[in-house]
Amino acid sequence: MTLLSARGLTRHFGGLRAVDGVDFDLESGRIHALIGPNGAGKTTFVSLLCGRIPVQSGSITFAGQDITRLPAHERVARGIAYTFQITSIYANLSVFDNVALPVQRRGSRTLAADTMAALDRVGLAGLAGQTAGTLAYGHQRLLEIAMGLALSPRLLILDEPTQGLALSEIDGFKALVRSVIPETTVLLIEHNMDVVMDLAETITVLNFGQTLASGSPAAIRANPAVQAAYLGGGHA
Ligand SMILES: Nc1ncnc2c1ncn2[C@@H]1O[C@H](COP(=O)(O)OP(=O)(O)OP(=O)(O)O)[C@@H](O)[C@H]1O
Repeated sequence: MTLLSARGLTRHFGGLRAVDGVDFDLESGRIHALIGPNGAGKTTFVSLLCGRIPVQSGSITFAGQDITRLPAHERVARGIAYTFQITSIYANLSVFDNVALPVQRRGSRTLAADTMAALDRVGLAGLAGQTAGTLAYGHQRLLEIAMGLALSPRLLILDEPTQGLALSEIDGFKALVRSVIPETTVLLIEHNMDVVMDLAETITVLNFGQTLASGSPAAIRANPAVQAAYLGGGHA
């Protein structure tokens, strides 16, 4: 079943075609990775999906309903949670309180237990009492994921979640992502190709604001256009 579809999604910044007529389908219960060279338009694209940036043209359907013009908070209410490269944790609150807020918003009656369960899930239960702003960057990212998961979202969008994580923490992150499906569908922007190839069931490659290819990890790896874009883009 398709959870989210975008058709002709477009966002230009002046003359720069950051996202330029992208068609995209996200299957429910899957892990879908979005990759592409720096500046390809990945963050802009997911910002359009969650409503952080208004769409210029095109449409977005989520769970069968048109959400193209909905404000971001209404998309969250419909089950779209996200984390971005710049974290939006409450730096002066404790780790516990950061997660307690979305747990409360969900209407939980067992606030403390649910909050600790969400923290435990991302491996931060031991740091519950710490002030969030004093966490290492990678742990702030994990805290944001816990905040997102505390909403029990239908879709979780993660923008470069492994950035700042130690190698030893990446296995835990992969296990975490696997543990949320199929209840939560995951859309992942990721530069670490080992993580992408290991986790994703479908990969979409953006380049210059357009879809270069979409398919299974094996098909993407074998795609000559993708290989050329990465060689040209300088990293993979
Ligand atoms: N608010 C903005 N105003 C002007 N240009 C922007 C804005 N946001 C993004 N851009 C430009 O749009 C293009 C796409 O940027 P975007 O951040 O979406 O790419 P990306 O694929 O996520 O890159 P990266 O992998 O480096 O994060 C870039 O050229 C970027 O400089």
